[in-house]
Amino acid sequence: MSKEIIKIFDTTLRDGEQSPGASMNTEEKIQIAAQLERLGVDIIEAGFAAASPGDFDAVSKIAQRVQNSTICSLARAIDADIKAAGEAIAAAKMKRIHTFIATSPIHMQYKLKMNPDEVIRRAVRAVEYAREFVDDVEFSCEDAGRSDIGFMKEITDAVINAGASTINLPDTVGFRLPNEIGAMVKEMSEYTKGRAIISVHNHNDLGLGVANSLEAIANGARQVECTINGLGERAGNAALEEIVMALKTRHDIFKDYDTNINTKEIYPTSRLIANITGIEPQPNKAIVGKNAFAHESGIHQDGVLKHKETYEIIRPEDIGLDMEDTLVLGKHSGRAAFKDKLAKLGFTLSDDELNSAFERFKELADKKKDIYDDDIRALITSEMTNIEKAYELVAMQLMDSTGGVPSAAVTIRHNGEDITDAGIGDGTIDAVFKTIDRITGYQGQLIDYKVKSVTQGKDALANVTVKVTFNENEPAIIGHGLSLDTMLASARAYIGALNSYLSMEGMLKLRHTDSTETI
Ligand SMILES: CC(=O)SCCNC(=O)CCNC(=O)[C@H](O)C(C)(C)COP(=O)(O)OP(=O)(O)OC[C@H]1O[C@@H](n2cnc3c(N)ncnc32)[C@H](O)[C@@H]1OP(=O)(O)O
Ligand SMILES: CC(C)C(=O)C(=O)O
Ligand SMILES: [Mg+2]
Repeated sequence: MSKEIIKIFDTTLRDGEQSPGASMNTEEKIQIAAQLERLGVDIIEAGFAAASPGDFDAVSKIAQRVQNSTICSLARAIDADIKAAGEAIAAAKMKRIHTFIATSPIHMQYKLKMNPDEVIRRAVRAVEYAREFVDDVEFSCEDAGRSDIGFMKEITDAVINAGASTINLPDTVGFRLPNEIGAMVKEMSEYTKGRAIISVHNHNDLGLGVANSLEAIANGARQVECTINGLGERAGNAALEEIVMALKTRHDIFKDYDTNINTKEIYPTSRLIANITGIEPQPNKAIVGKNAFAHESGIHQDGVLKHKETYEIIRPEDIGLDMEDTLVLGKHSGRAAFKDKLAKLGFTLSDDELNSAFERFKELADKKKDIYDDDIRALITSEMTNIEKAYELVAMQLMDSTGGVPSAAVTIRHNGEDITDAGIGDGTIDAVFKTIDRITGYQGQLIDYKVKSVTQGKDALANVTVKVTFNENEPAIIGHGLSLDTMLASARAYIGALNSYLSMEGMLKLRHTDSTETI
C-alpha cells in the first residue's frame, strides 16, 4: 500500500527569523532556501513580505530562484499585506499565500479588539482577496490552542467556502499537551474531511512542540509546520529534523506515512543555519547537537564497539553526518576542488562570488593548515553578509596596555578612496567600532556581540557575529566576520553589518521613489 505523504512546511525563514538575534540578509536567505529545496521541503515560508522592504525583496528573489518547493509568504488579514505577499511570490513556479487571524477569545478581545463576527468577516475577505493572486491559500486560526473549537469550525467553514485549501491550527503559545492537540486535530480533521488539509504549527514553550506535532499526525494532520534547529519566536517551533527522524525511526508506529525529505541533507542544513544565524543548537540537542552521536562512558563505548545499535537508534549517515569530511582542502587545492566542495555543502555562487570566496580561501589556507567543512561554511557565510561592499576594511592597527587608553587606527576603502582615521574607546573593540563610525559617518549602536571558535585548535578561526542598529527606527542588522584574529573578525563583522544596512537602505529609498512617482 502506498504511504500518505505528510507535507513538511518549513518556516525557518519566517518564524525562525523571529528568534531574537536570528535575522538574515537577502543573500543568506536565498542560500537557505536553496538548501531547503535540496532537503526536499514541500513548502518554504520565505518571509512576511509586508513586514519590510528587505523581507519583500528576499521573498521575491527566493520565488524567482526555487523550482521544486512551493514558495509561501505570510500575510495578516489585511489587503495591503496580501497584496505584498501576492506580488512578492508572483514569479514562483508553485506559490501559496498564508493568511491568518487570531481566533482565541484573549487575542480577539485584547489584541485585535474585534468581535468574532468581525474576525470571520476579515478572514473571508483575506482568503477571497488572496485567491485573486494564487490558487493555493492557507488560513491559520492564530492561537488555535486556546480557541473555542465551535468557533474554529465556523470560521473554517467560511474560509473554505472562500477558497482556502489548508487550515492551520497553531498552538501559538505552546500551551497544549499531546493528548489535547490530538483531540483537537481529530475533531477538526473529521469535520473538514475531503474539504481541506489540516496542518499544525506547534511552539515549544513547554518543550512539547515535536511531541504535539507527532500526535497531530497520528490524528489526521497532513501538514506540519516546523523549523530547522527548532528556531522560532520565544522557545522556538517544533524542530523539522526531530519530527522527520521520529517518523522515520519509528516507522513501526508511523508505517502509513512518509515525507519527501532527503534525510541526508538534515545535518548540512542544520550547519548552514547555525553558521548564518550564529545560533548554535545546544550540544545535547536531539539529531543535530554536537553530542547527539557522541558516546562518553565506558560501558556505552564498549557496547557501540561490539554492536552500534546497542546505543544508537539513528545511523549518523542517515542525517548526512558521515558526509562531513574531517579534513578537506588545503593550500594546494584548486578552484575545481573548491567549487566541488561548495556544491557538496549546498552553496550556489555566481562566478564573481566564487572568485572572491576562492581568494579568501587561499588567504586562509596560507595561514591555517587544516581546513574543515565548518571553516568553509563560515568563510562563505561571512562573504555573503558583505553584499554591496560599500565599505571595505584595508588595514587596522591597535594599541592597548594595562592602565593605558585603548586606541585603533583604521583604513577603510570607500568609492575607490582609502580613508584613515584613529580613535580611542573603552576597550580595543569599542575603539575599532568608534573609529569605523568616524570614518563612515554612521553611528552604530552595538546590541549584541558574539565570538565563536569555528573548529578546534590554536589556529581555529574566530567567527564574530554582531548585531547593530544604525537608525533607532529600523531593525537591528546582523554582521559576520571571520579571521584567525578576533579583532580583525570583529571589524569585518561591524563593516559587514553596515554594508548590509546600506543595501537595505538603498532598497528603502528605491521603494519610496517608486511610490512617489506613482502618486
Ligand atoms: C504569531 C505570529 O508569529 S504572527 C507573525 C509575527 N511576525 C511579525 O510581526 C513580522 C514583523 N512585524 C512587523 O514588521 C510589523 O508588526 C508589521 C509591519 C507587520 C505591522 O506593523 P504596524 O502596522 O506598525 O503594527 P503593529 O506591529 O504595531 O501592530 C500590529 C497591528 O496588526 C493587527 N493585527 C495583528 N494580527 C492581525 C491579523 N492577523 N490580521 C489583521 N490585523 C492584525 C494588530 O491588532 C495591530 O493593529 P492596531 O495597530 O490597529 O492595534
Ligand atoms: C502566523 C502563525 C502561523 C504563527 O506563527 C503562530 O500562530 O505561531
Ligand atoms: Mg509561530
